[in-house]
Amino acid sequence: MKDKMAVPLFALLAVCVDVSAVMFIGAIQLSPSFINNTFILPWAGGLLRTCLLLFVSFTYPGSPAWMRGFEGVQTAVVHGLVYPVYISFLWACDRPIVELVWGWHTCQGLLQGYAVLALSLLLWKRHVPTLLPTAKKEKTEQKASLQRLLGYMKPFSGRFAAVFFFVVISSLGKNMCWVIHINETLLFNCNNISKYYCNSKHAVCEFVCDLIYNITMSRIHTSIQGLVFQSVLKQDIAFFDKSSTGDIVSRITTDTNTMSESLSEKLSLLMWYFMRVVFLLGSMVLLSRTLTFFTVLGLPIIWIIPEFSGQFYQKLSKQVQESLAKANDVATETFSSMKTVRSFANEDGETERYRKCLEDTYALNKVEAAAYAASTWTNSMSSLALKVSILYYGGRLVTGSDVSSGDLVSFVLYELQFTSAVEVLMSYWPDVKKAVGASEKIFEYVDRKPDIPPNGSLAPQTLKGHVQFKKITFAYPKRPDTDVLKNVSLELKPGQITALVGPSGSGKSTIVSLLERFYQPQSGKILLDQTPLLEYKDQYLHEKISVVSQEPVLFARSVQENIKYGKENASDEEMSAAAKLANADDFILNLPKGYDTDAGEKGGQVSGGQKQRIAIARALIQKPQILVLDDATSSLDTESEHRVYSALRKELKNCTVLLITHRLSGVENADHIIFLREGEVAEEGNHEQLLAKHGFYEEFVNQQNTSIHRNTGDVTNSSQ
Ligand SMILES: Nc1ncnc2c1ncn2[C@@H]1O[C@H](COP(=O)(O)OP(=O)(O)OP(=O)(O)O)[C@@H](O)[C@H]1O
Repeated sequence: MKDKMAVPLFALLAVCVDVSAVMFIGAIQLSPSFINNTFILPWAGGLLRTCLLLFVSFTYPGSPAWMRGFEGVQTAVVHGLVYPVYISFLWACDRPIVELVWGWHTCQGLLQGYAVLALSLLLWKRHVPTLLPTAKKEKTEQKASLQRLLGYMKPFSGRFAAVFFFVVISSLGKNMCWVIHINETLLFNCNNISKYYCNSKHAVCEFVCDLIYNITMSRIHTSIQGLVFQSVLKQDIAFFDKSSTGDIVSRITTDTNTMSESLSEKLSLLMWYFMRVVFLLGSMVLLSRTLTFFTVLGLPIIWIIPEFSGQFYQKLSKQVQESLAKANDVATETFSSMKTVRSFANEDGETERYRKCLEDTYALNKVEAAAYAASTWTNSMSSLALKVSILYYGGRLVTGSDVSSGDLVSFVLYELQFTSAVEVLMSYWPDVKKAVGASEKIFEYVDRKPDIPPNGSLAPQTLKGHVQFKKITFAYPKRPDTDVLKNVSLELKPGQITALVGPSGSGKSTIVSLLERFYQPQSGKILLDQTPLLEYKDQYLHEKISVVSQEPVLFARSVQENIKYGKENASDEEMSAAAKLANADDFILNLPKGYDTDAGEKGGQVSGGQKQRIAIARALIQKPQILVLDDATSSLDTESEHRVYSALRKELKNCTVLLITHRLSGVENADHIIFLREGEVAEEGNHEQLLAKHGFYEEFVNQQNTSIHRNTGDVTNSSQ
């Protein structure tokens, strides 16, 4: 009951306080010698009413919650200031205000004020919530993106101040030239030479201004592009599993280009036209306040349409960008797998896939074009309506002798310039919104926090390279329900070669990914020299652990640059020593330009086996403490493989070597063998111990031997 009465009691209290305040102000106004300025009392009274209502709302315990928030402040402001604003508005239009100035605190005035407040509250509650929920989140996002964009401009605030200075000077000068020209035209005294002289001075200012502006904007563009690139590189490996290359490339190139194009070209024009609008407005005010006021009143009508179309464009621009990224993705994938495409003669299939993506973009572009045409048409129609109503209203003012016919003609000429400048502003506004839309997508990457634990701080001088996996369970982020490793415990000892074998898909490479800290296990611990792997510095870890993967990727650079990748300061002697260890030196020297031969994109200009040997040399030049060879010799012939392993055995005596292979030749001589099956350690020991168990390993050895015999049999048969 008490709660039910709280709100009516609050309303009663608020009304009592308000009525007392109004009566108090009324009494002051009626005392003859007090203040006789027309505006001071209405404004002071309005502010007092606002403050009192706010005071009651925030201090009375039963006031509704909304009255203590932003909505309450708005209500108090409307309630208190509706009269002073209305009185000032009438005064600006040269309308009689005496009655209102003396009558606003009467009973009738008070009731009118409450009616306006109730009506505005009703409209606010009725319409705004339907507009807000969808728009609110987007609006805050847009605002945040805009603030971010402005943040990138901040370091160049000096340059922007210079640009602003030139814009003001040039626009002011231009406006003056134009006013002189209009007057001369009206007086039939047009002097083209003076007009040319007048304008040429400002053209210099314009040139300097555009130069500074464009140089600064391209600087900002490159820095944003660099930032996005850097942010992408910092992401976790799971991010790259999820995002396609085309999408990433598209954000770095297309999206930043769209954004900077809109910002540099269109924003600069907006600036110029905005200044023009300001100066023209000044000239119009000097001619007739009433007509200017009337013109400004009509502006929201021509503002609303571009505002809505701008929001529409922003959404559309995001969709266009996404669809372009898809098309990019198809193109990147096709070109990077050109040999596979050609060997399956699937050029037409890929073309069709690309065409479909482009068609989606085209469909969106069509909507964009239609929206653009519609908004341009509505813009010009609404500004035409404004011009016609000004002429009509101006005509009435001339009839009533409020404005002279000469002033009306000049005003109309100014107004024509003014509305066309406003029209240009409106037509470029969607482009700026488009830039904000594009920037939102860019900032999604910049803001993405990589899902990796913070970098550790350990970087000890010496590292033994003793690795322990303790009860590791792991599922890939993309397939969180499938455990790839289940309670795996294993040990890699320094100075030993540990071989990891098992059927395809049993989780061997996953163990390497965890060792490289690409992913984090869901449970269990990985220790390096008895210390959790997470405590080591990322760079240190990758210097100490070298991995040669199943499909090593070479860069489209020389063989030399590929071997020295990640250790650019290595000497040529170190490079050739690493190449000799990898049994690569001989074939490299036989290449057309030796170590300077280009390896081609993804190593496409060398054979599979050569690629693997270059990759092994690249790993060895780092002088790693832990070397992982993940099926790294699968493309080598048995002789070359044997040579590589013997060299490694001789040279890497203290190193921890993890060997993942499907070939028996590499496994037999390993110090320790771990057999992995369906994500679990099934057996471990050395070759002899495991054979004695007659288990999975023996089966693996038998399979290998059978396949060797089958192969030799095939060869013998074919030679017969
Ligand atoms: N990035 C990934 N996202 C989701 N699942 C993955 C990912 N990489 C591998 N897998 C899955 O994890 C399982 C183990 O893969 P892994 O590459 O470790 O096997 P492997 O033993 O090295 O196989 P192979 O001998 O064929 O190289 C497989 O079922 C594979 O499909």
